[in-house]
Amino acid sequence: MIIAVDGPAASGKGTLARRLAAHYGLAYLDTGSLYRAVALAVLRAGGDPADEAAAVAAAHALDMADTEDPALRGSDVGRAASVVAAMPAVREAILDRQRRFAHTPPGAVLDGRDIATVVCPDAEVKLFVTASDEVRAMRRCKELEAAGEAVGYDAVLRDLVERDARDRNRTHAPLRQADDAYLLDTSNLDIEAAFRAAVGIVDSYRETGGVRP
Ligand SMILES: Nc1ncnc2c1ncn2[C@@H]1O[C@H](COP(=O)(O)OP(=O)(O)OP(=O)(O)O)[C@@H](O)[C@H]1O
Ligand SMILES: Nc1ccn([C@@H]2O[C@H](COP(=O)(O)O)[C@@H](O)[C@H]2O)c(=O)n1
Repeated sequence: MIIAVDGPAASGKGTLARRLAAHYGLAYLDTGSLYRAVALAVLRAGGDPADEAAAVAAAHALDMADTEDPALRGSDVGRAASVVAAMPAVREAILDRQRRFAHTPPGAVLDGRDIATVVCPDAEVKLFVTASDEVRAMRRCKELEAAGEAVGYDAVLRDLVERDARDRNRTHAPLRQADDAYLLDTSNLDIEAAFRAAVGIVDSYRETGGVRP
């Protein structure tokens, strides 16, 4: 089984996707970490994330071990990731890797922006996870604070809105809800409630052989 989980920044899709993978015994891939790793490689080499040649070279040289670096979680890296992610040649360089991961038995849960629309349009279950801008900014603020990166709420909100706009408005593989994806708004759901709702949706898809609940 392949479960595609897409949504805007800090909507909680990674938290949900990781738990769904554990619950159903599937592998898990945070595809955002691939774009973050490409961006971090460019930044560490002293380059500009907008330099397409540098970003494409970093994408081709990407090693999965690079996606474990704690430095990936910084807000500067998130911003740079959305710049390199707008480049079709960067996306192309890491597309097959994501598809191979998804199609390795027994299947996988992948979270990102284009999983249901481009990477795995054949996924059995497609979730589009969202939450209001304000709720997402508050969650990200708390997360950054806990990691020792104190960024004010206003700056975090601005950053999320700007990153989402870049992700939604790019021409290649933009962030959008697939026509056959189920919308899960977690604005008023804590992590446990969001997980229970997602399990309900997945089980319903499986019981009905793919009919959207
Ligand atoms: N339903 C929820 N209620 C409260 N906090 C949540 C909820 N879901 C996730 N969080 C918290 O919000 C933060 C962002 O969640 P997460 O990293 O899963 O989002 P994401 O959509 O994967 O973000 P990104 O796309 O930027 O990687 C984390 O600190 C997480 O613990
Ligand atoms: N499937 C994906 C996943 C991510 N991106 C881009 O990477 C940025 C960082 O992703 P996070 O999930 O870690 O926040 C994100 O803003 C996107 O630009 C993508 O394009 N496609």
